Amino acid sequence: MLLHNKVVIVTGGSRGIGRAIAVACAREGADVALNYWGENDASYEKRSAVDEVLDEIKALGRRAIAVEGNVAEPATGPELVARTVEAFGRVDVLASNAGICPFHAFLDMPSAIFETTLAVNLGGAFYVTQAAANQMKQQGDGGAIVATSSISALVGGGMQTHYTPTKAGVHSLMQSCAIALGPYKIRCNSVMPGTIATDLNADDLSSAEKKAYFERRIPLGRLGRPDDVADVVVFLASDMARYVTGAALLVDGGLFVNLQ
Ligand SMILES: NC(=O)C1=CN([C@@H]2O[C@H](COP(=O)(O)OP(=O)(O)OC[C@H]3O[C@@H](n4cnc5c(N)ncnc54)[C@H](O)[C@@H]3O)[C@@H](O)[C@H]2O)C=CC1
Ligand SMILES: C[C@H](O)[C@@H]1OC(=O)[C@H](O)[C@@H]1O
Repeated sequence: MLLHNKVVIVTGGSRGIGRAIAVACAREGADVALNYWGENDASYEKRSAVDEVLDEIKALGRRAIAVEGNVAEPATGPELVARTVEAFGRVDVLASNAGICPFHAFLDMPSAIFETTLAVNLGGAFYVTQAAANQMKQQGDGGAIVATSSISALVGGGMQTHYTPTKAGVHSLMQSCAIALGPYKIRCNSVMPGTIATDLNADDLSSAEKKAYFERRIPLGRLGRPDDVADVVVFLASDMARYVTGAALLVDGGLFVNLQ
């Protein structure tokens, strides 16, 4: 098992890529603390998605807790770490994954959408990484941080002008943290998913034409699945990647390199 008896925190762990990361880590022997936010939307049964992940992890024989909190709030990271230590005694791995992508045109972008996207995606990654790193430093035996950046750190999107800079920022954050935290044996890397079918882009991909367009552009011929990303996160979190820090790994079926 790649993460036997490790303690993993996953932000945005209730759905999509984060949920797959949480379950994949548990399958590899980890106990998991998952963070989530905004599941009280009218279209969701409060906590039902969260309860499902907790049950799935427990069925794998591992322990799991859920901690609600908006990662954009500076206090959420420290609270999440404190609750994890209270439950499991330590933190070995952070998967900083929570993010939003409310598609919107640039010229009339409301400042609130820009500011919220920045605060959740980049601010959230910063504060939670800082809190987890302080705990790992105190433990004294290193750790691994894997952030969910995106192919969008490298290429643009006309309806994502507020989003792509946050993903470039997350990539850059991991690079700088790799330097700042290397002396404490804390490795920092990011994954760059391509187009992964989740709630985040369900509306965008609801058009059969758009979905077919992506499938044509992706050399491996299909959209990504959350577990495609989760398995790479497990690798980067594990000792298999013991000499990997400051790296970013595209998980996109070849989409990025496909010019024509
Ligand atoms: N779906 C895709 O094609 C891609 C997604 N990504 C990134 O992957 C990450 C996860 O995305 P998906 O799984 O697709 O999204 P999703 O919408 O399926 O899940 C989002 C998760 O984040 C949580 N969340 C949302 N706002 C939060 C906040 N303020 N504080 C704490 N938790 C919050 C939700 O509770 C949920 O667990 C995001 O950072 C996204 O930018 C990157 C590249 C591609
Ligand atoms: C939400 C998008 O469909 C998704 O998120 C990203 O980061 C990439 O831009 C993907 O296409």
